[in-house]
Amino acid sequence: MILQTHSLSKSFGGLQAVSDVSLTVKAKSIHSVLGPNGAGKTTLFNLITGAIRPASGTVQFDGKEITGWSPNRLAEIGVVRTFQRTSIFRGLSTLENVALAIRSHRRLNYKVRVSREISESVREEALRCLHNVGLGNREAVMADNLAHGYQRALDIAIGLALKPKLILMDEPLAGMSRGDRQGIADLILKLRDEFGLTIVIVEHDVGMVMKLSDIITVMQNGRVIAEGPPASIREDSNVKKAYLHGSFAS
Ligand SMILES: Nc1ncnc2c1ncn2[C@@H]1O[C@H](COP(=O)(O)OP(=O)(O)OP(=O)(O)O)[C@@H](O)[C@H]1O
Repeated sequence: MILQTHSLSKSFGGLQAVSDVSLTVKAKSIHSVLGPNGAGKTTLFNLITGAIRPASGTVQFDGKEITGWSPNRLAEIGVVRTFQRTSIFRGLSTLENVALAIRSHRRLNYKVRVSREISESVREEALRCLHNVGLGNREAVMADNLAHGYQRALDIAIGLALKPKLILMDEPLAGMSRGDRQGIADLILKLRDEFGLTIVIVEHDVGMVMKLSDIITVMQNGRVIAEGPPASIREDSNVKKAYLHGSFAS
């Protein structure tokens, strides 16, 4: 088990956003969290990645307690989060974007300055990251000029620059065309199969989640209502009820 949460809970005012959630993620797996709007998925991600502190419960990574750790500290031990809204610098090329992440990872620059000087070793590593996400021939393209699907791939390349073991992806397929969604889904599979990464995904595209995931956790009203491989989730009576209520986005 690479990631575990134990009885995580968080409420906002009187609203129990995440309630007693214990999640166990196997190394080198794709583990998705599904659920209707307001189910608590983003709050769960925020609790795991230290954006907010749980009222109770703990988070463990690789046997180490990481509850409430900052994003920088998490990145140091290999836990990286990518965001639905891409966190790229639009006025820089794809290569410059990845180079910035590599330099910050190498701690050459505590304060990340937007500089165009890139050493040969950073450049080589950045090119490798770009190649790994299918942007190998787009090193000089300004991020702004990349098609939407490629921007999401660049976001993942920036995550890879931090040499993660675990990537948490916030709606990686959101707002994309069908073709782009398939491209990113293939990339996520490659991260697991070729690079041995563990990927935890919050995603609304149920069809793609069913195809991609090793394990799916379904949440509703802050609680886990079902967990298992896609085939069993598809047949789960609680999940079917959630579908019947029309609360899942398709
Ligand atoms: N900072 C906050 N302050 C108050 N309420 C919040 C806050 N963040 C989340 N909530 C509430 O907690 C509940 C869970 O929200 P959360 O965003 O985690 O759900 P979600 O499953 O990610 O939903 P979506 O699929 O719409 O993104 C919702 O009712 C939401 O309104």
